[in-house]
Amino acid sequence: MDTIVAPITPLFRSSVITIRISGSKAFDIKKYLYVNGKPLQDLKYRYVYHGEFISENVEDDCVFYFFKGPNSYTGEDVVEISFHGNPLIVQNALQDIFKLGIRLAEPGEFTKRAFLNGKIDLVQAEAVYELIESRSITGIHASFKKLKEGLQSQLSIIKDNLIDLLSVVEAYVDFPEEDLGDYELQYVYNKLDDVIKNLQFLIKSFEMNRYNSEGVKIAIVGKPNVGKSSLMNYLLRENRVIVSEIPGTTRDIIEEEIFIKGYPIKLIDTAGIRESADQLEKIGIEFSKKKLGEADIILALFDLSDELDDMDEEIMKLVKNKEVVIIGNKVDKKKIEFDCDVEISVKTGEGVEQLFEIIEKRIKNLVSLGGENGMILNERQKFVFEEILDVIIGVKENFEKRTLDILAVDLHYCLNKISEITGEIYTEDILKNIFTKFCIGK
Ligand SMILES: Nc1nc2c(c(=O)[nH]1)N(C=O)[C@@H](CNc1ccc(C(=O)N[C@@H](CCC(=O)O)C(=O)O)cc1)CN2
Ligand SMILES: Nc1nc2c(ncn2[C@@H]2O[C@H](COP(=O)(O)OP(=O)(O)OP(=O)(O)O)[C@@H](O)[C@H]2O)c(=O)[nH]1
Ligand SMILES: [Mg+2]
Repeated sequence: MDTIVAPITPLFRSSVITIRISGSKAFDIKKYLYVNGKPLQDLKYRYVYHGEFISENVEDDCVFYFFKGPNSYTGEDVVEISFHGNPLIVQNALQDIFKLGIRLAEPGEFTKRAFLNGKIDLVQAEAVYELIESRSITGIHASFKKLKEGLQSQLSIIKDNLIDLLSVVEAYVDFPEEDLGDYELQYVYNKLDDVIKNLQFLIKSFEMNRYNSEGVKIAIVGKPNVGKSSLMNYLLRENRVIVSEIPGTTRDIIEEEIFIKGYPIKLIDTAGIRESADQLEKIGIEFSKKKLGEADIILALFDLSDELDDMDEEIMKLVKNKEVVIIGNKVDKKKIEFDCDVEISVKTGEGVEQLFEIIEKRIKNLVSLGGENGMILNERQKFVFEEILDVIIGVKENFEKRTLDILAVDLHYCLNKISEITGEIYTEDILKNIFTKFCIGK
């Protein structure tokens, strides 16, 4: 395996720039290192030296330290050297380091080696990347947890269940004259249900990625003229959207980003939903229904100053079974009694603080789904879990129809897939996909 080198801090004019060398030739760098004007002798590992780097093209005052493999980040011999933060110094030092037969590292190559040398598994390698890329502190906490613990505990629950199932199925395959009794059948079904639930829970945590990066999608829906755009403006604290007493004012979808109590939110105002002859308005209404389907949280508005009608009922039906806050607006002109989560008046501000609190609670509910357990899956992991889930659902559906030796094959397939997540089983393609996203030096 080649010995590799790369800056592990940005190569900008800055206070300090650090490089890392990893591999069997790493300690050859001693040739360029001096302490108290003398060549470095009796090298101590994990000990910080202050000395000089003197090569053909540069000399600099440096700090450096050595890790003896396998006790290093990569598992190989590692040296780190910090130079004064001028890219020219480091570029020239690198040129001289190349002369020792050491080459520039590819993006992610250090972490890839840490994986290949068994220092970390694939989930942890990905956690390193996610830790650097996270855009929110929840994301950072979760990535760190993943770096320290991996997904082992989650995976072993699923794995143990699959192995259990397999033992039942394989016992039957070995003794086909014995029938699977009701008891065994029930046992298998329960186990399958457990696995399905676990998988669904894990896959759901992937949504957290979106909550952290794009924000939680909150759509405001309701009949025309109930005050959707007024509420949008109120929440945005600016007159972003046109408000008028004419029903059908908003015909387009309007999206804005805000923070509610520190959470990134994508707030969506929609066209009022009603039966309309107007072609343009119809398109707007179709969009509203679509947005309603995509939203994480729905704010459904109803007008307390007017009798409810069929359209209101229709909207109730559309939002039923969704994460919805039922809001009675225009309480300042209240005419009807209506069972809702909160009564507000966008005009006077009455009840709006209470609405904020409800929204905050709902967001917390969503976000804590993954956050508290610290298991936010990334796209690759989600994808593998979805494949497993598909197979398991198939297994369940086909259990009575299929021969057990085929079920055994399916279960083995799932167990193999799980090994793909941690990297017990991997292909070059999987590694390439993961590590080329990394920055150089990581
Ligand atoms: N200067 C520097 N800072 C850094 C890193 C680094 O590589 N270099 N890291 C890189 O991302 C992170 C820290 N992660 C690290 C993980 C393992 C080892 C390491 O040497 N592990 C050995 C020894 C363990 C020990 O003795 O405590 C090992 O696991 O055997 C070092 C850093 C963040 N900060
Ligand atoms: N009295 C009172 N009037 C309100 C309140 N909220 C909004 N309105 C008025 O209701 C009318 C409709 O408000 P909009 O915000 O445009 O309603 P909308 O739901 O966006 O309507 P469309 O875009 O047509 O679907 C405007 O004249 C607002 O000033 C409220 O709390 N009390
Ligand atoms: Mg509107």
